[in-house]
Amino acid sequence: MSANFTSVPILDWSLTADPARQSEFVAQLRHAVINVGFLYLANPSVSQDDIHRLIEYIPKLFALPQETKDAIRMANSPHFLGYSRLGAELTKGKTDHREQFDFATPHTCQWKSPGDPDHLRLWGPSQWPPEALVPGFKETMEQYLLQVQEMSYKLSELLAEALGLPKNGLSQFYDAPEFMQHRGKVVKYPPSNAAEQGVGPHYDAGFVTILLQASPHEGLQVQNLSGEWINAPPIPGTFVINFGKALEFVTRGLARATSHRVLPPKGDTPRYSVPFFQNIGLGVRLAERVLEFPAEILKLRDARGLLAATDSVNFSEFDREPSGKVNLIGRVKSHPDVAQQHYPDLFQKFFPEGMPTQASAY
Ligand SMILES: O=C(O)CCC(=O)C(=O)O
Ligand SMILES: [Fe+2]
Repeated sequence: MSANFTSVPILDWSLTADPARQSEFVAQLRHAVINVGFLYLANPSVSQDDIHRLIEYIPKLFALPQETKDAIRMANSPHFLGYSRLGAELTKGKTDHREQFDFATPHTCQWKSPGDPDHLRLWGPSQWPPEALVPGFKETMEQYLLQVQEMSYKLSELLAEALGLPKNGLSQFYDAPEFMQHRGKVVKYPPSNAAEQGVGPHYDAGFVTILLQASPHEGLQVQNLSGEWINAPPIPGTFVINFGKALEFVTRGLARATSHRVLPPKGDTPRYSVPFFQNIGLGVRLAERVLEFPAEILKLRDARGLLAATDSVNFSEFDREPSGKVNLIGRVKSHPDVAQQHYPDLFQKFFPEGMPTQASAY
């Protein structure tokens, strides 16, 4: 089986509901997580009606008056939740050509006073647009996030099985559900012939990302082991799943975090997407949790070969810092305006020259 995949495999989630066929799904998942790092999920458990309801809100959300969007700007929020204007975000030091709202599942911030670790401030309440202007949006988005969250936990169990661990082999990385928060973004990539990147090459941070491509535009690309960019066009009725640096770290490179990027759409309509990022517990130090894998699974990793260095270099701190701190550093580098407001020490550390026009870090 070649590690230099030229397309992204399609897995059928409905197999997981059939005890006789679940093992087929697990076998396909094993291949996808070790060799590709990306997959399409067909027949997901999230209601298609709810997905369509959400998709219909997206253009309305971005069409809100600029001052309404700015009123919930991310810079208001120590939790990095809220609205980011076009060009406000950096990846690898370059400006991304996208506009977005970061929302999250409901959560009460556990950071109480300056003695508490900074990274506990990473999670907290979302900022929502005024209900009267987008009636029903908050409920639709929360309902969507809840369903995707549920599917992500089930997927973690199947991943554990695919990697030869007990079913609950990855559950030690999550806190009790009432203390967890997961993030979902609504993203608009405006068409552009000039912009270099919709979002530049990067890895995701956590275990699992579940992406809804919410318009028919191409643009998402994933990097194979020989460095080629492979298209992952939208397939109606599917999600795109990929695995993040935290999962790669705790599985000692068995699971593959794959670098990906989005090219700005050509033509005259925007591309929309809704990525869901499943978090792990903020206080978990990955380096302290050693998982044991069966020899036959480790052989599959060896057959694939080492993960080549790619263009993305983020999240190297998992070898020492709690997961929340690693994520916080990533967020600070991507959103210096939020950092300057709420994390002045980290801002100073990563941007000693002041607010970047082009950031120096990834
Ligand atoms: O918009 C997309 O299709 C992918 C976005 C992405 O990779 C990210 O925000 O991490
Ligand atoms: Fe990503």
